[in-house]
Amino acid sequence: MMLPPLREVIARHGLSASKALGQNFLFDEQLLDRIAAIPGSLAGQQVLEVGPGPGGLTRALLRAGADVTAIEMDRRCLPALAEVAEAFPGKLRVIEGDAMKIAPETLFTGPYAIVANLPYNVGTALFTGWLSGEAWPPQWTSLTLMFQEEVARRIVAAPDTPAYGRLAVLAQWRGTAKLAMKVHRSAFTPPPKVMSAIVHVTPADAPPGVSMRVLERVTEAAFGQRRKMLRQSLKGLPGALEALERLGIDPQRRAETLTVAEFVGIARLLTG
Ligand SMILES: C[S@@+](CC[C@H](N)C(=O)[O-])C[C@H]1O[C@@H](n2cnc3c(N)ncnc32)[C@H](O)[C@@H]1O
Repeated sequence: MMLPPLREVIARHGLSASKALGQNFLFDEQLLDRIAAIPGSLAGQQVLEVGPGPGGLTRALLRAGADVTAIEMDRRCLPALAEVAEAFPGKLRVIEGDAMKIAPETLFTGPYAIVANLPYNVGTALFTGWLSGEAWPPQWTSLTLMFQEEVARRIVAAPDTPAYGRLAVLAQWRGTAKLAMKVHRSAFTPPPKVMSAIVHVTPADAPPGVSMRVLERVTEAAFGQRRKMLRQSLKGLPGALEALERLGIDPQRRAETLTVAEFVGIARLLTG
C-alpha cells in the first residue's frame, strides 16, 4: 500500500503542530532516510521510536526494514500512525503514552535500538535516564537522538573546550557519543528557533566499581563552580581532596581540564 505524502496526512487529520508538546515535524523523506541509516542496518532489528508524531521518521525506519515500537503521547497523531501500521503489516506497534513513564526494557525481550526526535527537555531527561541504568551493558544497542545543536555539542564535548561539562561526562563515561548529523532548522515544520543535531551513542564497557550517583555528585560539585580550582569546588565533598591526591591530580586544576576517565577515577574512590 502506497502511503500519501506526510503534508497531506497532516492536513487531512488537522494535525496542527502543538507548541506545548514541542512538535516540529520533518517531512523530507531523503533526510529521514539518512537519519534512519545512522544506527547502521536496521533490517530485522527492533527499534523503539519515541515521539513519532505523524510518522515521518517511523516510515523511514520501516523502509529500512526495522520492527518499530513507537511511543506517542499526542493521541491526535494516532490515526496517521494507524495508516502507517496498515501499510507495513505486523511491523509497527504504537503505544499511546508518556515515554517518561515507560521503561523501554518492559517492551522488549531482546536488544533494541532507540531513535527519537523529542522536545529538548524530554529528550535530555530520557537520555540521562537511559544512560544511568543499573544493568550495563544496557538492553539498547544504540541511541540516535535529535537535540538542539548546542546540547548535542555539550554531549560530545572534549575536555578543555567551553562545551565540556556534566553532560559530556555523564554521556561518555560508559558510552561513545558522536555528533552524527546537523539538521538545519528550515528542515522542520514549523522551524524551531535554533539548529538541531543528531547524537549517536553506543554503550562501551562500564568501568567497574563506579556508582552513577557518586559520579553525578562529583561532576555537580566540580562544574557547579567550573571557574574555581578543584581544591575549592570539591572541598565540600567528603573524601574528594584525598582522592585527588591518591590519583595524582593537581588540586589547582579546574573541572573543565579533567578527562572523563579522571572523573571516573575520583568517583570510583568515593563509591562504596
Ligand atoms: C519534535 S516532534 C517529532 C515528530 C516526528 N518524530 C518527526 O520527526 O517529524 C516530537 C514528538 O514527540 C512527542 N512527545 C513529546 N513529549 C513526549 C513524551 N513525553 N512521550 C512521548 N511522546 C512525546 C510529541 O507529541 C511529538 O509528536
